[in-house]
Amino acid sequence: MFHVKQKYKALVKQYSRSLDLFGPSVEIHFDMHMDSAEEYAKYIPEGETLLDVGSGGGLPGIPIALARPDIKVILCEIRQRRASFLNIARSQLGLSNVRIFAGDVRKFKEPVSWVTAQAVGDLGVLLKLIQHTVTDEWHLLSRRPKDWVVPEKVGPYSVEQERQGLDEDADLVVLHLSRK
Ligand SMILES: C[S@@+](CC[C@H](N)C(=O)[O-])C[C@H]1O[C@@H](n2cnc3c(N)ncnc32)[C@H](O)[C@@H]1O
Repeated sequence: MFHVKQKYKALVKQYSRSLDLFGPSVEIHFDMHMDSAEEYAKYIPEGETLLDVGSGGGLPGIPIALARPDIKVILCEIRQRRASFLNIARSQLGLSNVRIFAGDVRKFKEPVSWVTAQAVGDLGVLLKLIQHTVTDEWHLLSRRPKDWVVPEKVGPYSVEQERQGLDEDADLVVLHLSRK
C-alpha cells in the first residue's frame, strides 16, 4: 500500500502541470487529502460502489480505491485532460476496482448510494448534479470545516450525520440522506 501511494504521488507530480490536475493549495496539502480519504474509506460497507463526482486528479477517489480493494469506485470527471490522467493512474497503479466516467455527471445514469464530491460546490449545487442518479437513501462523505452546520433537509431528503475529527481545521462528515 505504501509503495502504491508513493507511485500515485509520483504520477501526480509528473502530470500535474501538463494536465492541469490540481490547484496550488491541493498540491501543498496533498498528504493531508490522502490521509482524509483513507478515513472516508472506513465508512463504506463491503462490496459497495462509490461515485466520486468531479474527481479531478483523483481525490478522494483514488486513495479510497487503494485503501478498499473490495469496493468499486467510479471516478467521474468532465475535463478531458484530467480524465486522461485518471486513466493513466488507473492502469499504472493496477486499480482493477476503478472505472472512469469521462463526462458530465448529469449524464451518468447508474443508481449509486455512496458519493464523494470534493470541492465541487455546496450541497444544493451537488444535488442538482446528481439527484437523477442517487438512490432514495444515499450517503455523502466529505471533509468540512469544524463549524459547518448540517442542514436538516437538503431538497427532498432528510439528513442525519456522523462526524469524526480529522485535524484541527476539519471534520469528516458522513451525511445519510433519505427521502422518508
Ligand atoms: C475543484 S475541482 C476538485 C477536484 C478534486 N475532487 C480535488 O479535490 O482535488 C472540481 C472538479 O469537478 C469537475 N466537475 C465540475 N462539474 C462537473 C460535472 N458536471 N461532471 C463531472 N465533473 C465535473 C471539474 O472539472 C473539476 O475537475
